[in-house]
Amino acid sequence: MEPAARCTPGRRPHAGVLISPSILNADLGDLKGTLARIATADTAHIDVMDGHFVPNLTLGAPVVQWIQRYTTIPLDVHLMIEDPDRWAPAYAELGAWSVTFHMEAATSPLSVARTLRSLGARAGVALKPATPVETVIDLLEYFDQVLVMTVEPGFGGQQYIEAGTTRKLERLRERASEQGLDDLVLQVDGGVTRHTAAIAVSAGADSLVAGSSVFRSADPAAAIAGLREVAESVG
Ligand SMILES: O=C(CO)[C@H](O)[C@H](O)COP(=O)(O)O
Ligand SMILES: [Co+2]
Repeated sequence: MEPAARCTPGRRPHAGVLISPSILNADLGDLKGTLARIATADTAHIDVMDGHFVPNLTLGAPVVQWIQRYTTIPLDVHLMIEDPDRWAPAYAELGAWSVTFHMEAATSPLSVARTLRSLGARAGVALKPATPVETVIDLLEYFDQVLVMTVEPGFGGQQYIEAGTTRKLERLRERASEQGLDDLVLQVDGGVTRHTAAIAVSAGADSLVAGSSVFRSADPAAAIAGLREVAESVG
C-alpha cells in the first residue's frame, strides 16, 4: 500500500477519520524502522512524558527532532508534562503538525494555544478521563484538536474506558457542529482497537490513536488499514 499523502502544514491530511499510531511501546531503538512500519498512517502520535505529570518518562524535544528527520508523516505530539506553558512551544518550533498539552497541567491554556498556532502548529488540548468536558466546551474555537483520554495517561496497553468518555465525545461533537467548527479534530487515545474504534467514531471521534493494537500486530500496516475500515464503516 502507498504511504498516506502528505498534508499542508496546519491542514488536516484529509476530511475522514485520521489514524495516528502511537510509537510509545514500539522499538524506539529502531526509530527509522518503527516509522517505516506506519508509513500509511495519517499522523504519528508521539507521547512525551516527564515523570512528574505522569509516572513514566519517555522522550523529549531532541528525540522528536530525530523523528522529524526520519519521516514525512506529520507528527502529532501528545505532551504529558508539567508546565506546558514553558515547554510546548519548542515542539511547534521543531515543526510538529500538532502539539497537544493537558488542560490539567496548563496555567494559561489559551495563551499556549495562541503561541502554538502562531508557530504554525495545530493547538491541541487533552483531558484525562475524570476531567469534566466543561473545562473546555466553551473554548473550542481556540483549539484545533481536543484529545479525550480513554485510559489514565502514562502507559500503553491499558483497557479503553468507555464510561464517561462516550458522552464527552458526543458533547464535544454537538458543540463543534453548533459552532461550525468543521476543522476541529476530536481525538481518542488509549486502548483503541477495532472494537473500541467503532464506539469512539460513533460518538464523534475523528482521530484514533492506537499504540498496542498497531505495534503488537505482526503487520502494522494491516492493523492501520483495519482501523480505517472500521472508521469508514461507522463514520
Ligand atoms: O497517551 C498514551 C498513554 O498515556 C498513549 O498514546 C496510548 O496509551 C497509546 O497506547 P495504547 O493504544 O496501547 O493504549
Ligand atoms: Co498519547
